[in-house]
Amino acid sequence: MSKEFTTKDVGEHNTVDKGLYIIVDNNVYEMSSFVDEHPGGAKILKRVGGKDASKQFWKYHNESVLKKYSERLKVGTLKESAKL
Ligand code: HEM
Repeated sequence: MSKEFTTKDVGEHNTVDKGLYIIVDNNVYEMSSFVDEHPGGAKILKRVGGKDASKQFWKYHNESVLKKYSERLKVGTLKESAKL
């Protein structure tokens, strides 16, 4: 079952130790298990921990990346009210 997060929940997960959440579009990904294997590097991912990284994501990747990694990394979606 998919969990729903507020932007506050996501913001509190901004380090690998606490869980490194990022938002891409309406979805929340937990990146801590992936930072060390990210082809774009760990540093860039750590910088966007806890934040909406949609703009950066779409600059460097396409839909196929999400298709490949969603099952492993996606932990839920943003709550409707959190998007306002
Ligand atoms: C769900 C989150 C993400 C996943 C699964 C992911 C995965 C990947 C993968 C597989 C690549 C290799 C290139 C490709 O296959 O397209 C890549 C490259 C890259 N990623 Fe990510 N990434 C994520 C988020 C991000 C974010 C948020 C940023 C920036 C803040 C970022 C920056 C980069 C950069 C700079 C590259 C290298 C592009 C290049 O060499 O041309 N990634 N990423």
